[in-house]
Amino acid sequence: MKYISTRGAAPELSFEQAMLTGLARDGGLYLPESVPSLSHAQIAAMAGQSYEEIAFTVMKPFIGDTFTDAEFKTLIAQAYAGFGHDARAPLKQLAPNHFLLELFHGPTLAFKDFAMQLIGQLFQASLGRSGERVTIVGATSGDTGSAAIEAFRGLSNVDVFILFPHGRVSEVQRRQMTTAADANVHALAVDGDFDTCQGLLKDMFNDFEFRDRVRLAGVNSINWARVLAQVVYYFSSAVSLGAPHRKVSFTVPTGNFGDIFAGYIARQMGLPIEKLVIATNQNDILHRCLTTGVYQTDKVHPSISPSMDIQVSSNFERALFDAYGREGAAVAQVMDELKSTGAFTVSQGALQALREVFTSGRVSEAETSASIKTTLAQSAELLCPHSAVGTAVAVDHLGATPMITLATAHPAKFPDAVEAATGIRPALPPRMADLFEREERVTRMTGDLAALQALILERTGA
Ligand SMILES: N[C@@H](CCOP(=O)(O)O)C(=O)O
Repeated sequence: MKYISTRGAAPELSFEQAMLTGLARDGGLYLPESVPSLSHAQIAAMAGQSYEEIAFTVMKPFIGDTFTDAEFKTLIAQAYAGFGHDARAPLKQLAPNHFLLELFHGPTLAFKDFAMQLIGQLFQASLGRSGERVTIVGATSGDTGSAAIEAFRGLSNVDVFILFPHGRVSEVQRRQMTTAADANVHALAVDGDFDTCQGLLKDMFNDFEFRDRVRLAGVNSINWARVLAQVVYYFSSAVSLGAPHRKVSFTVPTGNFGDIFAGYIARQMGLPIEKLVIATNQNDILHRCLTTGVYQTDKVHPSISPSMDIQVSSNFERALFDAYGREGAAVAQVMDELKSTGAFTVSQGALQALREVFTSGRVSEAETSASIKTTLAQSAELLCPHSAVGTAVAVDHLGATPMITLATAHPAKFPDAVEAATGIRPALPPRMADLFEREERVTRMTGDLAALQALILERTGA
């Protein structure tokens, strides 16, 4: 299995190389050259299987000979052993034909753990045999950073630098990132928003001298392995509702488009997904684009669902690549236009292709709070604000096909928003009960690229 760039001008890589690389050298994102499909019988056989068994079947065709079957099974088992729920991703019913996929039972209480815990294992296995050392830099609006720190803390061949927007993540999210005592963890609070952090990260990848010197690796969803690991829970949940004999739809609270793009891959692999519904908060670039055909960046508006406070939605580029008939040059052209003007218009053909799979909705701050309150009253489920955005949008798209809304984080990560909506302050699980007593360690940075690179060079000794 070879991996190709969405911009068509970077070397083809193996799975292992793509995983350790992150962003392609032409600025694009890696994707498999073709998506393998699973047969009806293979999907049907998943009924009743463990999450780990399904994970092996779904991911194996993508990893080639990077790991033997036995190694890969062991790595999967180790990745999910620390989850707080035996089902890993349990499905709850909210209402007739509406289900909630709880993705917050991992160590940092967000869906990011599903991929990050696995790629932590894959990186260790790969670097262990090559003896190489890498510098991971990640940009986060709150959840990716803590999940990455948890997955890579304490490893001797990895340094982890996490850039988060100063003052724009919840206090729990911040403390999850700043209280890791391990010497290889560096939490950096950047003046700006998530797009500032993600822009700095991409600039570092595009500075080849720096990139090669520190052996830069990315664990944001620009990394294909992140997306791949998230494909699994689309299968596990759909199968438990009767797939492949029955269609399902998904609603996904979306910021960087990685999670919903994983659903798109599941659909390409043969999972009978009718619609993928993009749910956005007031940072609604994806909803505006699907509705009008214009992808137009705007200022990031801070919200009570901060993990989705994103305007430049990286993985949308992967969907565009397919929508433009896998023409890397066409994608490169619209991405150049985005960089120079802050906007581009999706061609009619590409827009039609996107609309065949995706639909969308946008939720205001007041509607998000109302959704937390109503879901608690009607279904006894306490949602985080991101999951509440998903649920509110899903309600407008319910029909004959069962709808699964992804619950992306635990409500205790956003206690202020949840308490304001319901009067209930959700408690952290006992293993995190001392989070507010732990000492914080953080470096404040401006959005200056040179200063950031100098800090990384100094701390890694590269
Ligand atoms: N919502 C994310 C933003 C980064 O997204 P990623 O999926 O590309 O890592 C966060 O919480 O950090």
